Amino acid sequence: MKLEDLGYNERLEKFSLENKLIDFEIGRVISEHKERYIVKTEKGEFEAEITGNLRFSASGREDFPAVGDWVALTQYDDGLSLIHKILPRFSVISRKAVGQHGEKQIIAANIDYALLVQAVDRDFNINRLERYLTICNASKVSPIIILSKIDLVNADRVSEIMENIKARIQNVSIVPISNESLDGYKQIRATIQKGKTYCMLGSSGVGKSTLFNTLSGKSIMRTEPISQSTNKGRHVTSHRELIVLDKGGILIDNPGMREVGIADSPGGLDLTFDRIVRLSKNCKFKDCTHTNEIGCSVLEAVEKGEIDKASYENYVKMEREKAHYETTAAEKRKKDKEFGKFIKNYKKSRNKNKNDDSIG
Ligand SMILES: Nc1nc2c(ncn2[C@@H]2O[C@H](COP(=O)(O)OP(=O)(O)OP(=O)(O)O)[C@@H](O)[C@H]2O)c(=O)[nH]1
Ligand SMILES: [Zn+2]
Repeated sequence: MKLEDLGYNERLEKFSLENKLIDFEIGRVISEHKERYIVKTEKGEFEAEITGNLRFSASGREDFPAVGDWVALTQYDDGLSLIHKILPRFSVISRKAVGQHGEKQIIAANIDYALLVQAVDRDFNINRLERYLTICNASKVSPIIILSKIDLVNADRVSEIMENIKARIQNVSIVPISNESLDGYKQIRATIQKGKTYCMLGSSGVGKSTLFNTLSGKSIMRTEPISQSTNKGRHVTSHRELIVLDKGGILIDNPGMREVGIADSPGGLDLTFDRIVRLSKNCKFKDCTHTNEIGCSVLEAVEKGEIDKASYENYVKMEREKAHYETTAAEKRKKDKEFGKFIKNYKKSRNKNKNDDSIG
């Protein structure tokens, strides 16, 4: 296996040369579990941890490796490797971390396309689709909508759903598939390009694992043990989250996301709801919230039926969430800063006391 097969390119090679990473092994993180990483290199798969240095210089979760990252590592005889550096990411998919205020969590790095998987059964929900789309648009990742489980409904229902999506979401391709009958697989295989990295986003149970396994042609992929022994002699079983398909596309599986929070996603909402954003330029008030103002162009368009009401409501809801996230993130930064100042002052006064003592 060559690094190029995993998506390595000239930009990364240039960076490696410029930063004298030539003495390190370069690899791609294919899975992560509790700060243990499986890294795939030209020599095989290695279990790795990060160096203390990388840990202490990290200012947040974003500074830790994520699935899809390119890293520089050193290998040791006892089977464990150390990650020294994360190469610059060209895209990052993140979401608001569950349960933590204002923290961002990286779902995957260096992704070209996201397959937004939604089942056409009872769970189908365009609001959720717009949510994933917003995450893509904020992450510089191109979306492709995959409608799964089409074997569970009739063809008319599939057409209806496709029309409903198109009324709200333009310029995104939609591929209807069934993991049972394998309808649509030809189209999806044709969609996946060599050297590009794809990840799957979608709620639990929509069929991501089944799609992943069927595309990879191996049914036991996810539960296959990766490393039989570690330096501590423990058995490690890990999910394999990145695979290279026959035609050369790279596919990353992601854990189901029950809650898709809108992390600070600059431009994400604006791109997803570009029609609403364009209209809002004509609102009477600059700070219009498009909820009850007089002279609001957005509300007028909704009333006239020019904008889908459900889509509008979803937009307002996500804008509110984003504002809330931004406030909590700003508060967190302020607190961190104050704490930093406190420590600095504490050290200063301690040093001063020490010096005073030695003088006295
Ligand atoms: N009828 C039908 N069932 C499917 C299809 N795809 C998946 N399933 C079934 O749906 C269930 C969930 O599928 P998974 O592939 O595990 O779903 P997932 O998205 O990976 O779920 P998480 O791992 O929880 O994120 C399984 O019982 C599958 O057999 C499909 O196209 N048609
Ligand atoms: Zn308005």
